[in-house]
Amino acid sequence: MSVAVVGGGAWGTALATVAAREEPVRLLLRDAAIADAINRRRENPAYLPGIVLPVGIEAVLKPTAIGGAGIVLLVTPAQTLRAVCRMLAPHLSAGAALVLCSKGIERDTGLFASAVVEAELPGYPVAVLSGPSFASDVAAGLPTAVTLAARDAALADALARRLAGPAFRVYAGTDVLGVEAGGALKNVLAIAAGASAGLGLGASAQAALVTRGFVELTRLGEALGADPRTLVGLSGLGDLVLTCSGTQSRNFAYGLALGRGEDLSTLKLAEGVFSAGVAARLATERGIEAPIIQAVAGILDGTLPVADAVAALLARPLKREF
Ligand SMILES: NC(=O)C1=CN([C@@H]2O[C@H](COP(=O)(O)OP(=O)(O)OC[C@H]3O[C@@H](n4cnc5c(N)ncnc54)[C@H](O)[C@@H]3O)[C@@H](O)[C@H]2O)C=CC1
Ligand SMILES: O=C(CO)COP(=O)(O)O
Repeated sequence: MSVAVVGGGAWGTALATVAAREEPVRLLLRDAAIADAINRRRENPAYLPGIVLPVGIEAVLKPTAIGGAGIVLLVTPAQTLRAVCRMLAPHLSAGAALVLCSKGIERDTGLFASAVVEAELPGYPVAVLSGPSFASDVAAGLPTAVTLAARDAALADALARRLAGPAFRVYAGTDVLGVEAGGALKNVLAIAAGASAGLGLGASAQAALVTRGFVELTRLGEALGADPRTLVGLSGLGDLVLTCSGTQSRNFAYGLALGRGEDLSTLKLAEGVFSAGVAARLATERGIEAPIIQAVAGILDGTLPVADAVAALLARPLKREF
């Protein structure tokens, strides 16, 4: 089935690179200069400089151009997903499978991507793809494994087979919410890990923060309806480990700059910045203890100085670990 990708940033371009190995892929983006560079020079200089893209990727600027696709990957930032659905609505083929690849929670509604898309584009089969996968690694053909979940197991299997590549392993599943929760929450925790590094708190503090952060991810994920097994899988624990491991992660890099008190205005997209407040709100509404997520939200909304956040976490009463 033919594949189209919506969003010509780092991740959209990387996924198009994998999908284009089998048959040509259309990549819908907004910037004419980038489209031209992809089509003429086989490079996305803004988002994946230096990586040679396959000839099978055709960059297009008009949504009508993705009309015939049977599989459409949506790869724009989470907060833009609703507007992107509205823009695509008149152009999608009936029955096209929509694969949601962004990692975030819609701020105004507290909804994950599948709920946003199902509301805006009712009737289209939906799947989510998430897991430990830096765009530059995937585009360079380095080994990567991700999860693809759809409520319809047969659809998940078919999409996983179509989107997998020789070094891009796609595991199929049916826990849509679990995959989305892992992908969104790990970004918030990566900001905390980066801030810890930026403050120079040391490797032991970092390990403790990531581990206790994972407890929060599982508590909140389960309260939202995730299967606990999904949360210890690629899209939960796997992506948390990757994203908390260094500055190749934009969320970690954001936290690092925050901890160092550096300028944040020039940094790349860090989805955790947009998801932290709404994740904290979801935890509060469900009575879930999530002090690290709450601390990140407080730091980002300006109500909690970074140093006070660390002091508050350390001053929490001692208790049983489990
Ligand atoms: N970069 C990575 O390694 C990975 C990223 N992701 C997720 O994929 C999503 C996209 O991330 P990246 O591609 O890395 O971001 P990016 O910042 O590299 O690119 C974002 C793309 O979305 C486009 N865009 C922004 N607003 C738009 C709008 N309103 N309508 C249409 N297009 C719009 C931009 O023009 C750009 O092409 C994020 O949710 C991210 O968490 C997931 C896995 C890996
Ligand atoms: O989701 C990612 C890797 O799986 C990318 O992480 P960053 O957005 O933090 O760079």
